[in-house]
Amino acid sequence: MTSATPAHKRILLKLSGEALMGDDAFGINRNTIVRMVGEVAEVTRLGVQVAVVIGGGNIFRGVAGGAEGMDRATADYMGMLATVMNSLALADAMDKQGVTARVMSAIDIQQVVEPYVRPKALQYLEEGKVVVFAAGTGNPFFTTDTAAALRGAEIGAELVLKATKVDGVYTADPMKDPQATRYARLTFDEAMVRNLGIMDATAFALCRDQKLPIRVFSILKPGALKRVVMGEDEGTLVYA
Ligand SMILES: Nc1ncnc2c1ncn2[C@@H]1O[C@H](COP(=O)(O)OP(=O)(O)OP(=O)(O)O)[C@@H](O)[C@H]1O
Ligand SMILES: O=c1ccn([C@@H]2O[C@H](COP(=O)(O)O)[C@@H](O)[C@H]2O)c(=O)[nH]1
Repeated sequence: MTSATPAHKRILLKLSGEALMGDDAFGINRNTIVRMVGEVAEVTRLGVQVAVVIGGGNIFRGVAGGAEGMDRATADYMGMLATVMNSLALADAMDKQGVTARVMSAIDIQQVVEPYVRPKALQYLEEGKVVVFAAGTGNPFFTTDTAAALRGAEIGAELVLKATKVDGVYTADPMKDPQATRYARLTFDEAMVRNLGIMDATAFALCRDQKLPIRVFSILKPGALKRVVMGEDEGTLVYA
């Protein structure tokens, strides 16, 4: 019997908030979160250290219709709080599946979750706990993709995994353009020059400067997360 070794020791997994809705119109679909957490649990059992950043698109986005007419910074703080809700739900679902998780928030809400303290996060990872980084970067005008790049660099992750609803980076948004084709790999500069909307330019630039590769793949595809962790060709690799 062969026992395959993961290709990565420590990863930063960016989970799409929007994907948490499943087929619902809003919020957190129970079956979906249980399934997603099952995939994360499988990877932790391989001995991979996993840190997670989750988006808030299933609840509130500062730039979405629901925020129209609002002060942008206030709306963004609401978006960050949405990611705290998702983080709590995620950690709870992990707990139910026997995975120990710790939520750390970039904004101070100590009655609810502990604050982000880098050495503490590193300690948790070494102990095999999953760390869920909540509230994005803690600053308005940013996104959780940028938070993923930032935290990924801070914790020395070998790879940022963007787990989203599409199975990679396309020449155009595949949800809008059926002619779009998927890249197997491309550089950060190519992604930025072509203005590919899969991630914001701040996240790309930070990863490029830190030489931190990103793999974009579909969280809706069963087993895809494990395949990425095992170093198999899945989704799109964006590299420096
Ligand atoms: N060039 C592209 N290639 C692939 N997807 C693209 C591209 N341009 C835009 N997209 C869109 O980007 C979306 C993913 O990015 P987005 O940040 O909006 O969502 P997310 O990260 O999955 O959600 P959330 O903000 O809730 O975490 C895809 O669902 C896809 O429709
Ligand atoms: O660093 C950050 C991260 C997020 N926000 C706000 O939260 C929402 C939800 O995050 P998504 O990345 O879109 O899922 C985002 O629209 C911002 O309003 C933020 O302000 N700063």
